[in-house]
Amino acid sequence: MASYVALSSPIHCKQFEFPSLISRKSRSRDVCYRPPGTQLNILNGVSFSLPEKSLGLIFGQSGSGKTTLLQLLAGLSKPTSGSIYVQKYGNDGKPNMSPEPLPPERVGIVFQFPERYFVADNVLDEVIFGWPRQSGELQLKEYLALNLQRAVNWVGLSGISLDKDPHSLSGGYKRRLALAIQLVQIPDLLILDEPLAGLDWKARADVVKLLKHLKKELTILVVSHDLK
Ligand SMILES: Nc1ncnc2c1ncn2[C@@H]1O[C@H](COP(=O)(O)OP(=O)(O)OP(=O)(O)O)[C@@H](O)[C@H]1O
Repeated sequence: MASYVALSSPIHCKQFEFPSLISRKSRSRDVCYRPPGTQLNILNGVSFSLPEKSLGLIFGQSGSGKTTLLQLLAGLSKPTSGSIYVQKYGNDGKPNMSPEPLPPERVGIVFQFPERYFVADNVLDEVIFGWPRQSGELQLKEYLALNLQRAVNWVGLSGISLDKDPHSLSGGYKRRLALAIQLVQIPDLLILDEPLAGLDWKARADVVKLLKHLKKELTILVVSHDLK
């Protein structure tokens, strides 16, 4: 089984803990990216695969192209060449259908310092801000109640009042909230850009513990400039 590969690029891709039976894999194959109007590739032949319900880590020095890769995975820009796709596997471990593109709407992304982008004055509004409206108010309310509760429980925010001002939360809780916002719709792939940046040691330990817990349920890719 391929574990990780990084080709012709200063970016390193690493996976932790493989499930014994893989049903889906997110893959990037020979991805190259050259910004429009420029001569040089930022990414050259980056390939890796990430099994469902696992945590992968992409690390590289500043300027190595991590943010560029993250934007490609989130569908915010398109590879110049290569592909990003999901491969499904049967119980026998063999691919059971053709690879499918990774739909951008199924990718959740938490950017660096997400708390800087909080817009609401209470936790509830922050979580539901920007949700796609469904037909019928009742449907929307049911959807909200169910998914919101699950997301809040997942990240350990259930003890926090939904009326609380997000800006008044501690650093670690602000990161939990940023995660809850993405988890409401259960993304196929959750990407976290430098999730520990700017946190004190205690908040870092909390977020690491939370990610260990979440990877049992979700496919997570962490992008970082170091491994500490
Ligand atoms: N649109 C663009 N046009 C030209 N060069 C670009 C463009 N976008 C990014 N770059 C360059 O590509 C390189 C990789 O950028 P990127 O932001 O992906 O790196 P990074 O690894 O995320 O860096 P950091 O850790 O500092 O955020 C940098 O040298 C950057 O200046």
